[in-house]
Amino acid sequence: MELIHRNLLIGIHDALQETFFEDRKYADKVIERLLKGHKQWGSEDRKVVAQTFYDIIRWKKRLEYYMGEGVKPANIYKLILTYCLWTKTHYKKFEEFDGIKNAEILNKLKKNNVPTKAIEHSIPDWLAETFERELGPSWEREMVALNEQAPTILRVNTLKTTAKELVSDLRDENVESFLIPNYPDAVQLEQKKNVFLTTAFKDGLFEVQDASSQKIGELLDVEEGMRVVDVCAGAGGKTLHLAALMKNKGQIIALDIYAWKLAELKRRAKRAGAHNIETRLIDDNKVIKRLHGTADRLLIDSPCSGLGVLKRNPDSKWKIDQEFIDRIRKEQQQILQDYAKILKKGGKMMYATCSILPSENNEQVETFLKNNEEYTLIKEEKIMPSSGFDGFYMALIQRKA
Ligand SMILES: C[S@@+](CC[C@H](N)C(=O)[O-])C[C@H]1O[C@@H](n2cnc3c(N)ncnc32)[C@H](O)[C@@H]1O
Repeated sequence: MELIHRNLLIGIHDALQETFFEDRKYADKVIERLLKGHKQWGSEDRKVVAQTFYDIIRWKKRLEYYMGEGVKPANIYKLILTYCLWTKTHYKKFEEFDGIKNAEILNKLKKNNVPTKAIEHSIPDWLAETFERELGPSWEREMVALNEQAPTILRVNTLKTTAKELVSDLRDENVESFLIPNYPDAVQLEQKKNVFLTTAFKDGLFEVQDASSQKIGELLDVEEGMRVVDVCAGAGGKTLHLAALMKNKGQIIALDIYAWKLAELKRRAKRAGAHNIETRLIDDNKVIKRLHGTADRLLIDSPCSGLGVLKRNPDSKWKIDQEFIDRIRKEQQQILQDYAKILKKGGKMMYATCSILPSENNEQVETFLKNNEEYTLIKEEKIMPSSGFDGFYMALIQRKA
């Protein structure tokens, strides 16, 4: 790769500054805004900016070791230079790099070893301990996978087209893609591309959704005409999949605690031609109580640490801490307890997370089942990042008839 234009360097610098040092600034939104604000950059420039930005976020701790200090607002250019030296990225002698002592960085790089596993895999010390405690020796294999770039995977909207037709339509728009065996609705891009600009996207022929995440809708075993409740619907990635699996028949009630997410869900549903979705904001206890005993199927796509999707959101490992994980675990158990009552007798529910920690996954389900004898586990599936797709957990549970 080459970093030879000063305006790209400055863009990367400013985006890193926002992501690392400003509250509630998330990498995906920061880069989206940066690229939108620089329409004059060509596709190669955009690739360099996005890849360098994400790589530096991913490898922050390791780069800090090589540069001999923690990153601060005042030394972000040193971090970028260290990245260029480490990855042998060709760069120009920008004035922003003046005064930075290359020799010390190069010396450390030459030694080709780092003192700890946390530095090697570029994660906080507490997270290395948590991974090792919860996953055992295989944590390193998963961490290697989590430090790779995620592929772009689409879910074909079967309300409007088929996977084969989508591949052909995308080819007409110069986007090469292919089908993924065993994932009937998934289409993978050959190369990263801004697919949101395609006519196929504007026509609602697909959504971007990882293959693992597509398993959730599939496993929930919905049928046309059912009443399905999606309690943590967010902006509706999985709700839209359920609507397609139900062929727009029956009813889906999509709930969340944030109105802006449900508003986005409605926009997406319109584009997808999904007509059987009703959104409801959870703004007091009654919203849930009114639904008790009414659902044939219930999806609990629970809030979680997101540690299974670090490939996509590498900044989250710098934004969360052990306290956050402890708090989210309590919420997960509460959500399971409170929302399971929505299910009819004989109905089925799915508890899912995009975490790979047993304490957010099977251990939560075990605690729930121990305290609620009316419910039984039908099956569970763990998808680990080393499989190539995102890390996800899903458990299908039935309320006894
Ligand atoms: C993993 S995300 C859901 C992603 C979404 N299902 C999708 O496929 O795009 C979890 C969601 O749970 C919501 N949430 C957090 N706490 C909640 C609660 N107590 N009740 C309902 N939803 C909650 C969050 O706002 C977030 O949108």
